[in-house]
Amino acid sequence: MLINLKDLGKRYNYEWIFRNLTYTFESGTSYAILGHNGSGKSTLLTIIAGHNLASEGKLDYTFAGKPVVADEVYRHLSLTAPYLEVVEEFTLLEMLDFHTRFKPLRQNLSTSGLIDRMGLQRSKNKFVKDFSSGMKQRLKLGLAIYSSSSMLLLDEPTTNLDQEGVAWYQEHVTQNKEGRLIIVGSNIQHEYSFCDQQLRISDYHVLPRK
Ligand SMILES: Nc1ncnc2c1ncn2[C@@H]1O[C@H](COP(=O)(O)OP(=O)(O)OP(=O)(O)O)[C@@H](O)[C@H]1O
Repeated sequence: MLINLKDLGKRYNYEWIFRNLTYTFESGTSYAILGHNGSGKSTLLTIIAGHNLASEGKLDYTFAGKPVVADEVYRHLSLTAPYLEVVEEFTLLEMLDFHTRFKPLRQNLSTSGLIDRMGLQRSKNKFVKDFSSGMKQRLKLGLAIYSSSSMLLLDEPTTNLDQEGVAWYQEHVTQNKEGRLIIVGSNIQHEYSFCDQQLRISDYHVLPRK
């Protein structure tokens, strides 16, 4: 996957969040989008994911040398973000069966294989609504990291994780990054320490007129 941003800008009402963003993201590289709270990291990730529209500029996707239209980008990506919810009414096994009907897992991993990798063997028949917040985050990350996708977008990936959970995240994301395009929206070093490139969204803020 190759993503070309040309003079991209986003505003909400009259407020420009960023402007003049020209950048290229490519497979085989991991990127960190950095910036303080409210700087526009999630906004940029949602635009890249095709969930949100830019206000100006161009965004082009290319996969295996062919252009991909924005409506089809979802087929190539997996995403986790604090605002995305898992289905609380399902048990863990039901959640994985449901998810894999739409998105198969990487490298022919079985659902029970994924449960093992998430360390949730003892909870496979537990309802997701009864998971702790850290368990839910591990589930969201496990689904994103282990879904078959060339692009992995991770917004604040270690929210609700304890030290062991953070180590688990680092281990599994690095084991599954080869050949993929990974973009992490973060301001916490341990979430993006494996990334090769850093994009500071505040470099694209518009200075108020004097
Ligand atoms: N739907 C919306 N309507 C209006 N303003 C919005 C909307 N979504 C985000 N914003 C504004 O855009 C700016 C950037 O928000 P965004 O969530 O992208 O920042 P962030 O860098 O991800 O922040 P955080 O680190 O706190 O998650 C903020 O000023 C926010 O209030």
